[in-house]
Amino acid sequence: MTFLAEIYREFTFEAAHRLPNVPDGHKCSRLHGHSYRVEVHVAGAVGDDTGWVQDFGDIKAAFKPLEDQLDHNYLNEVPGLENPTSEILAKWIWTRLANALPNLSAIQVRETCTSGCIYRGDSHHAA
Ligand SMILES: Nc1nc2c(c(=O)[nH]1)N=C([C@H](O)[C@H](O)COP(=O)(O)OP(=O)(O)OP(=O)(O)O)CN2
Repeated sequence: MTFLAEIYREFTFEAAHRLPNVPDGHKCSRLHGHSYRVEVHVAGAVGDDTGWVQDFGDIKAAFKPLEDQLDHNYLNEVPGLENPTSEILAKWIWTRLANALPNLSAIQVRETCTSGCIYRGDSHHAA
């Protein structure tokens, strides 16, 4: 019997950034780095024959070009990431994966062990 599920694949990358629009004296205006953790979520029906929503390998392949742009780079120099908050990074990733992963359901970006952002697309409004 068909059922629905949401799968995810986690990626990690190291990168430096600074936040250019924070108030004077804010610690995040200074250059610093993070071990970023990104979860890419895809939701849909579990195929009767495959037993999966989508191959995790498809998510890995779709994310690879983005990982190449982000890993060990200065995010502020990446086009579209001039103000690289978690929120803007999550949307940046979503925009670049949406064509390859039509059932994309969420991007989670963790900047630290305790801080991050979940973006589910512009049609999904936070309460
Ligand atoms: N909404 C957002 N707030 C902040 C972001 C962000 O991307 N979106 N980013 C930062 C900084 O990059 C900061 O490095 C991470 O935030 P913070 O949780 O304050 O990190 P710390 O580990 O330094 O936290 P402490 O518990 O104070 O040590 C800031 N805000």
